[in-house]
Amino acid sequence: MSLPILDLNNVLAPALAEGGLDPARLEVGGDLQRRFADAHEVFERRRAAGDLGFLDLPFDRETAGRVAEVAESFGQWFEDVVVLGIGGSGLGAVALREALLVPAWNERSDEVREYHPRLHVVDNPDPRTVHALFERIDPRRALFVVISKSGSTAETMALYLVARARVAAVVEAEQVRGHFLFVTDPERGALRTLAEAEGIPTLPVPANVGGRFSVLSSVGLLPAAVCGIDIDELLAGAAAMVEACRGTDLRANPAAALATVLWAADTELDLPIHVLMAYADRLRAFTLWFQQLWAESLGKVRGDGHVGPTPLPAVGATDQHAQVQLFMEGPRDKIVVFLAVDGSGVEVEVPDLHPDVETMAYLGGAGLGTLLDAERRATTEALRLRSRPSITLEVGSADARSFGALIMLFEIATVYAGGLYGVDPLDQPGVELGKRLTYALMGRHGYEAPDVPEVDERWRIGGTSG
Ligand SMILES: O=P(O)(O)OC[C@H]1O[C@H](O)[C@H](O)[C@@H](O)[C@@H]1O
Repeated sequence: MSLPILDLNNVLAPALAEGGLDPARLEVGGDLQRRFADAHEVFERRRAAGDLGFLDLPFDRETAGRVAEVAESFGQWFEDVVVLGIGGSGLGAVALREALLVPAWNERSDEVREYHPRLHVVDNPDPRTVHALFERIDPRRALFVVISKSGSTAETMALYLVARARVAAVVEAEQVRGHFLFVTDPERGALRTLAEAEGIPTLPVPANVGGRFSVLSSVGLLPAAVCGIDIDELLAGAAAMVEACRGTDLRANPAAALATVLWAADTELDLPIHVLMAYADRLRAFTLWFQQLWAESLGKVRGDGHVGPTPLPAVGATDQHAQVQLFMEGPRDKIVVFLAVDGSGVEVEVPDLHPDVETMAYLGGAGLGTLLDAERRATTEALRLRSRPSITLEVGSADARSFGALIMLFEIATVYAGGLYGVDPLDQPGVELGKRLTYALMGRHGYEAPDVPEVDERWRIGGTSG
């Protein structure tokens, strides 16, 4: 099978006239290769300690089989499947649905096929969204898949309680549990306890797989399989990428090359903003999945300092008319990773209706896909001409297999990057304080209300009119 190709030319000298990395540094014996070897050692140590459970997921046939069974039987009894989960427990399902099922993100992406149930993913406890969802679906014909590794996340617990009451209001008491499936830690957490007490079916998130690395566990596989995505293909692509990312030779290990170049871009070239720009609407949600992965894994305290790149999602050609001006002429603090997709499976020809109108004639007879790809190449070249570096990841057709490979590439690169930055890419201590303060504001037992400074009304500006 063909795996994504990582093209580094536009971050290296001489393609980049100014500020490019010397390619010799990436070769065997080069300093970046040696630097990566240390990160690789950390990675291997953690793998041996059993911390990197996500690497085993593509080979876990038992879980894939169980997921397929649940999706094909139980899952198909319903008209609507509603995933309730946030962060790593929601972003992956959306990325899979958008990439592999729905051609355009801004279509009504919850209306998919005739046979499979519609898949909705609700992450935010926004009352408008939740209200609108329950206006559209019939809880008697809906399955709620509650996904939470910890089994305690406030947003997800609140959404579960709402869904539970909505179901209980319209079905017999003994049928309520048949409308729920929990995806959670195999041993711990409130959802696990509840499932055991009430006989609610569950699927596990392995204990050594953290939320943002869990898309290839039941967390992403179940929603994907329910709506007809080929999870075997997805896992086969991911497995091939695990095999491809071994060893310390940057030219033979794409995740290593990606992580090392992005780390060097940040720490040496002063390019701390890492733009992921997908030239396909259907990869927009993937860029948001990447954003969580990169931000939560690498934005950390190290010693007495703070490190971490800022991931910035973008979509071409849309963002050529929004963000590219900034990328071209704004501060030199960005490196762009382009996702190039081979759209050959689907092409729409532009008809030659006005051969005399100069602004339209050249488009006649071309394909929209050809135009989109020309725009990507032109943007890459425009950046290069201004000595603004970029990387291109050619992801092929972005079918289930290559998408699985892409997911695994970024997951492995993230752990490598953790080693390069000298931080633990698997934790997220910085989100805890906000959670505790939310509990306090919501009156959770044992949490004290925060001591908020008095508000000075003079600095609350605006708000009245006339
Ligand atoms: O799966 P859960 O335990 O509900 O966690 C959901 C999310 O919330 C946390 O705040 C973490 O920052 C995320 O990494 C995680 O994915």
